[in-house]
Amino acid sequence: QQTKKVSRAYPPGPKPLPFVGNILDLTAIELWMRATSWANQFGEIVYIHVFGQGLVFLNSYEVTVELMEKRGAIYSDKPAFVMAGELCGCDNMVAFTRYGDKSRRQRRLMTQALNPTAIRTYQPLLEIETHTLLRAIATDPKNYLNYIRRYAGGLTLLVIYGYQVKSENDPSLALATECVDILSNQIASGGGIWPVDIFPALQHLPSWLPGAGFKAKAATWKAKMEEFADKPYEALKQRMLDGTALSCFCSTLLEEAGDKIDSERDFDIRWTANSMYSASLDTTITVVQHFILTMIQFPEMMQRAQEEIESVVGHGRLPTFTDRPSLPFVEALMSELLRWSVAVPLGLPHRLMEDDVYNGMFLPKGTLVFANVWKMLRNPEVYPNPEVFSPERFMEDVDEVTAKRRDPRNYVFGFGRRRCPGMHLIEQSLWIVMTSMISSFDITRAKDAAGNAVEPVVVFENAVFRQPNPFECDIRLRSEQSERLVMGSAA
Ligand code: HEM
Repeated sequence: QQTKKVSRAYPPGPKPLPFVGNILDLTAIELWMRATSWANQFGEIVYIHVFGQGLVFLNSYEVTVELMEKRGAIYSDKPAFVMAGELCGCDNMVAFTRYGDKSRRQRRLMTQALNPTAIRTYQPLLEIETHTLLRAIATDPKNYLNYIRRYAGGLTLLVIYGYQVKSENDPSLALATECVDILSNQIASGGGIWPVDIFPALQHLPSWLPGAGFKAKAATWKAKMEEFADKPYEALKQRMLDGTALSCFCSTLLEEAGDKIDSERDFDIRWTANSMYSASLDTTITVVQHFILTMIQFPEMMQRAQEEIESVVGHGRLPTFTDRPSLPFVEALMSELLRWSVAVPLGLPHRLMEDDVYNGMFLPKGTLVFANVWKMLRNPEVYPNPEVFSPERFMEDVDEVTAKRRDPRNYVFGFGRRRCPGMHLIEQSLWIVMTSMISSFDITRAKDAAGNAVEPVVVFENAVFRQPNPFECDIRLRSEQSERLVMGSAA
């Protein structure tokens, strides 16, 4: 306590301007790259502020584990954003929920749905959904991205709401895509800090005043977010009344609660379901897009994986989860893909609940804390030649401590008490999609009219996810045998 009062030396960082602070240093595009250049200049912990609101970037695994995990009791809160939370109605979503009883209740529900044992029971479903994805891509490869979106959303809609998506134009999917885009590219863009978060009194301005346009935007977005949470949930309740509901996460919990369900339980199920649905979409799409990109960029890796799969699976069937232990190169490829892609490069911000001191540096209560996962996964001491895509690095024989330190899963899903609850689902769903696509398709650069290979244009514009903008590629079935297997796989 004594030290906390005495030390007032903030961690280093780029020099702020008077009053406005580092507002000009922030960017909505690839903020992780800027944060990494600060890390290279200032070290493992960097502090900036915007109108006095502190933002800290943790750039090494050691400092992140020390603060976000060991001191998790005070580093697990979420920012009380006026714009995102109150005005846009996102404060009910798990990723925005303040640390306390509500967040603990919601996380308990998610663990029930997404723990490793529960996920194993979804494996048959994952295989069926993957076969649907393969057939759709084989039939219409140019629109592969729509089918990946349908796969990512369809999976959670089925598991969470017992809802079967029939086409890539499904209205539930379209609503989710629109809402997730608003969330990451509008509401949470640039760290999610709006002028009204710094000056909460602005929310009382009349909407017609110049500068108060954010209020109209917030009202529209809030209505969308409520529709996003309510529609699939209410539709499921109706199917339960009609006796046509498929068993799923929500129906199991609603049946358990029966007629005695109180408003708190109803609220928790509704918003937890919505959070799992919304959090699974862009993350899954992002890693599958990166998978396709790496197959284009490193064809020798795809070929090696194809050979390994052929030697284990043969030519007469598609891969299944039972093949996983026999495919060590595919396993290493998946680890390197997770390291390479870094779907959420700065994680999601946590809010420090009390003043704290780390190595003599003062961190004030209310600071927003970002884990710079991008930087950590390019640490040359842990990953020699980090700029080289090398699955082999995960095949080396190393001791347990080194293996744990290298495993990208210990970084990409965040840290501490708010760590991603969807990681076990991704562990399975990404593996089966990757392995099945490698086994069935050749994925290469798109060709222009003259038949020349076209280099994919890779641009990252999403503020939160390292999601490439849509790019062209050529995906085709490898052989007549693959065609028979894919087109004949159970519908
Ligand atoms: C490759 C895929 C994914 C990646 C890289 C990823 C990454 C992350 C990260 C970095 C966080 C922030 C953790 C923190 O605050 O420290 C997070 C939170 C979250 N993720 Fe994921 N995620 C993925 C897939 C999923 C899936 C499939 C689901 C659901 C089915 C999901 C549900 C959530 C939820 C609900 C949260 C908020 C947790 C909380 O604030 O307590 N994620 N994820």
